[in-house]
Amino acid sequence: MAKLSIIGAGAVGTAAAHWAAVKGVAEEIVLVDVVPDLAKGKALDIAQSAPVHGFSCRLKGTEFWEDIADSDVVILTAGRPRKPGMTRDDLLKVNLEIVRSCAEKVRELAPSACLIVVTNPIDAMVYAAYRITGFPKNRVIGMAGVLDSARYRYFIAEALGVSPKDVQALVMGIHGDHMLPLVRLANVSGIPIRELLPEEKIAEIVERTRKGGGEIVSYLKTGSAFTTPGLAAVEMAEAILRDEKRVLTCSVWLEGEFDISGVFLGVPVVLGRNGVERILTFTLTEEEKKALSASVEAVKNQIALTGL
Ligand SMILES: NC(=O)c1ccc[n+]([C@@H]2O[C@H](COP(=O)([O-])OP(=O)(O)OC[C@H]3O[C@@H](n4cnc5c(N)ncnc54)[C@H](O)[C@@H]3O)[C@@H](O)[C@H]2O)c1
Ligand SMILES: O=C(O)C[C@H](O)C(=O)O
Repeated sequence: MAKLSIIGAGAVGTAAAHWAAVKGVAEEIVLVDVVPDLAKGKALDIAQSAPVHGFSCRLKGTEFWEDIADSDVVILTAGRPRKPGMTRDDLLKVNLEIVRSCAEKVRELAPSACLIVVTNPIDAMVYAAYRITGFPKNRVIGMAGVLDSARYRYFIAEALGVSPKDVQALVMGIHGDHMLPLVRLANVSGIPIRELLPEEKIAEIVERTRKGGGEIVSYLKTGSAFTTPGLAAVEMAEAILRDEKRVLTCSVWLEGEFDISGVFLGVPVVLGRNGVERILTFTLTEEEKKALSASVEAVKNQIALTGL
């Protein structure tokens, strides 16, 4: 019986629990938060949609860490979101301590789990979780590429007036201003977007994708995006729990792939039962390599600030 635990019953954690229940990715879903009764209330609310929607998993909200014991997958969303005027890097110090305490619990109670980290700044927080849990690199995975690629795909579809389902595109690199939405490989049912859109429009979409999180923060004022981030994390969890071998862009530990080492960075990987089963490398152009190296520098600076 598959068990999924979600740490943090805030906006992203609640969305993830909801999507996970609706998609039926695990028989048992646990939502945990340090605030007494918060997760209990959120889980009960989601559970009460079961008769209407028609799902039947067991859903539990709790403040007791023991409830995450023996999870197959843990999604870590605990931590502060940014507000207008802040960068994700501004969250590093406060969220590092939260990630530290949660990762210690995961190490103790769910030592065989695959850990999906969502907390920002993601590429540094997933590094911290990797160091603190001591889990092998295939079982500590950052969520950002699925979200950034979804935004990129959506903006392309919107510009062309076509179904987002038919747009394939990926965003590599850091989850930040230096991310790399790949234009060369973006396509609509196999047709390169450069054949369909003028360069100025493509440049506008790339820039909007890079700033996609900030755009939503500027509208929400009190926090950041949560619906698609929750779904993106669940898509990764589902790929692992169902051993789907999905190809998704995730922030993973690199040891020479794309000539990059010693950082977590968004690259396409195969996700299955063992977590990251393979990193899919391919030849980048000189321009793409340059853009990716800006991501590497930015993540290295973040990692240095963790002191780990
Ligand atoms: N990687 C991404 O693409 C991405 C996308 C969206 C949000 N995020 C990040 O996800 C994080 C959560 O965002 P949110 O909007 O859900 O925030 P939120 O404030 O709504 O929820 C965070 C929750 O974490 C809980 N929490 C704090 N410390 C905890 C601990 N030690 N143990 C358990 N729970 C704890 C809080 O009580 C709160 O309920 C933020 O850091 C945000 O920046 C990342
Ligand atoms: O932008 C944020 O701070 C939240 C998240 O990283 C996002 O991209 O929506």
